Amino acid sequence: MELHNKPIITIRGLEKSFGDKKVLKGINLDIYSGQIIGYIGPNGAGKSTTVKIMLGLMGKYTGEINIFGRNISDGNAEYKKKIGYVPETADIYDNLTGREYLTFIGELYGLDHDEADEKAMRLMELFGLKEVYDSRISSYSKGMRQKAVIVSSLLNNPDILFLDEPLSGMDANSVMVFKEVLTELASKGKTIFYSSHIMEVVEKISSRIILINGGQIVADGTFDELKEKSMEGSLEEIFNDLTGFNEHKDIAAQIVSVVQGV
Ligand SMILES: Nc1ncnc2c1ncn2[C@@H]1O[C@H](COP(=O)(O)OP(=O)(O)OP(=O)(O)O)[C@@H](O)[C@H]1O
Repeated sequence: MELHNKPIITIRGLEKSFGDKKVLKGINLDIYSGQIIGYIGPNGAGKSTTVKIMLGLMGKYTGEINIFGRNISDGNAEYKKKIGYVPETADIYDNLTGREYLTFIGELYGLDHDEADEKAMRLMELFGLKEVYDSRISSYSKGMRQKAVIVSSLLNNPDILFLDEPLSGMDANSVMVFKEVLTELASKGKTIFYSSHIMEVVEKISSRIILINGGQIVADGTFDELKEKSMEGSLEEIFNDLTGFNEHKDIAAQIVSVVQGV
């Protein structure tokens, strides 16, 4: 759903190299408010690199990126106040309690302490973590940590949310809640940039799916449009088809044979 005519993110001719290796080979994208973008691709395709560049975490690229109508390389980091980020593996401050960590992040975003504390506490409670709000993060399970990171990314009521494999370790009930949260946020005009390898979830929640392979966009459309293009039924099959992969049985057989030493 496009709530505004002007894109909230535009990417033009984005290229990025590490040494001699070109990992992004000309990405062009217009992303609109209210879209849930499923950004998918094989390992090493360039997904995290794209996201890190948009977040201003990685420089030395060519091309142009505008977020909220401003070129992100203009030296003004104001746009970061209106974005949230859930990284694939978050270093979260183990020795802090949930309350300390989340109020700290809230304050970094410009909330005052009590406002951050109140919001964090309510969100933690809704994610089932009220009891551990004052416990050290080092005692949290993997899924509990992930939920705390998700809470931290939502404290500033972001207009754009970048999520890199956000569901890791989360149980089925929590996943159901979070998927619903994303759909609700998108319906309120928030933009979600969702990168994951869990095809069932991407298929279900994305209003637009972008498949990147070898640093280039090889498909961009709704799930139904991609289905039509590749003549396959599930997103997993479309993914295999559009990335030219049909050897899973053969590779699996070879792995088993190596394991068995035959
Ligand atoms: N800091 C770096 N230095 C050198 N090469 C890098 C660096 N970061 C990424 N790369 C390379 O860039 C390519 C794209 O990596 P990227 O992390 O963007 O892939 P990805 O699509 O997110 O993969 P995955 O699904 O495994 O997370 C890979 O070949 C990777 O080795």
